[in-house]
Amino acid sequence: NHHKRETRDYQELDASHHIHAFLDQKVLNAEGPRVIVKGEGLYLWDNDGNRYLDGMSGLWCTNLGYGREDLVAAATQQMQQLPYYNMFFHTTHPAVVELSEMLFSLLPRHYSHAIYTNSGSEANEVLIRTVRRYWQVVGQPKKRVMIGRWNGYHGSTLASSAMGGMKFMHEMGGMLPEIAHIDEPYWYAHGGTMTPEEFGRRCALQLEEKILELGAENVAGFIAEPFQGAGGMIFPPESYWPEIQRICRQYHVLLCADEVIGGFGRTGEWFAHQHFGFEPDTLSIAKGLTSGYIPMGGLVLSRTIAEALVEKGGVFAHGLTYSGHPVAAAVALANLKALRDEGIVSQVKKDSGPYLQKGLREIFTHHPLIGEIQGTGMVAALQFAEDKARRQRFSNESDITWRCRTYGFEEGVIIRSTVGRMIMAPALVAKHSEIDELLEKTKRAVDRTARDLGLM
Ligand SMILES: Cc1ncc(COP(=O)(O)O)c(CNc2cccc(C(=O)O)c2)c1O
Repeated sequence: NHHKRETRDYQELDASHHIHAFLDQKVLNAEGPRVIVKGEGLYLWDNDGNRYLDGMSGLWCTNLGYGREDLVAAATQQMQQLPYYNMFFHTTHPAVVELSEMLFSLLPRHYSHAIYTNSGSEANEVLIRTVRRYWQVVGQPKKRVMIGRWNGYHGSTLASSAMGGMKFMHEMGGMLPEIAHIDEPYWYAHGGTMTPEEFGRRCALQLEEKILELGAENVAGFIAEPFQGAGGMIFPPESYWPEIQRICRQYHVLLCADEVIGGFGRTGEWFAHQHFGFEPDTLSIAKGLTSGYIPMGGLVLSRTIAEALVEKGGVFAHGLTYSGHPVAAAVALANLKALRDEGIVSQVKKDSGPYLQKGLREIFTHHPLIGEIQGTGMVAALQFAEDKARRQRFSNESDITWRCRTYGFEEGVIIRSTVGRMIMAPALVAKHSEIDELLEKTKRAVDRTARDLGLM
């Protein structure tokens, strides 16, 4: 289809003009990036004809997989009719209205309005400005502080990275006042001698301590991923979310769930907070909203917040050129229609999710390298351990998981490495045969890593 150039050619031009994300550019330039040229279903091809099973849905986002003609048709038709218009001049357009109707038909009744953005980071930037505005409007203007968690991830713009808990990102000129953090509920690493139950409650109680330390009258909201994604695909203990919700309600702190990864079927529920059984006041969304075919994000507001902003808020001093972009909205509508009408979310809950989770546990529960398996639906993590009995992690765990990821590519599968954990999040449309292939190739990569370490 498109004009093919030599891989080396692409790599040299890329190195001359393009700063990549979250990597050491000099290291990348030495080895040269893989040039990904085509996607179909769960598969990707690089410029040299190598095929990979994409066990990560791109970056947790291609929930419908690659090559969906319905999404292409929706984008083409909208682009031909109205490729762009805005929400600034007392105007709207059918695409964003239809999307909103569909989106709120899938959300719990408790939510009523959305602010649309181009990314998850922007959704979380808008979140801070919106919740502060809400507290002004309802007469508590001092409530401004946002509390996040260490090792949480909320994006890479200034305030979203400050609310996130990645210290190496904060070093890049990225911390702000009126943002605080509590510990992450990562039992395997930080639970010590506590049971998960006890540890979950202790982590949640840190929120109460932090609110009391800051003064509840100063705290606007608590932002958290229902399960941490970029931080390592970490599920909190069961005791965590009920306690967090109690605390937020008791101190009138808005509970802001970041559903950028968890949203749109990843856990087998439409939204991850439904899997964990709590009810946030706001939801940040992106990724699975359009299956990554076109950038779009948003901030979903509870009826209470929306009504205050509409009825008493006056001019809402926020707006982005591409908010509710018609082509993005048209693709999102087609995406949500497919997820709903093809029964994909319930399929993940009833069939493909359990199939993946069962397969992982059969293969890795007794594997010498794997200390813990977490996940549900179409998302999972394998925790590497140096000494399983003592829940001892490796000191150089990032290098080890990075090597496992490289073995994955060599075996023809893409899985994500984070600090000490291997993650997979395949497209929700994965068939049993593709899940079998994912499990088989992941096992090969993990076994090769274990042999390197003399554990097999
Ligand atoms: C929970 C969450 N919130 C916000 C964002 C930011 O969204 P945008 O990137 O669209 O601005 C994310 C993004 N998540 C993300 C982005 C890049 C890499 C990885 C990884 O796991 O390697 C994860 C995310 O996972």
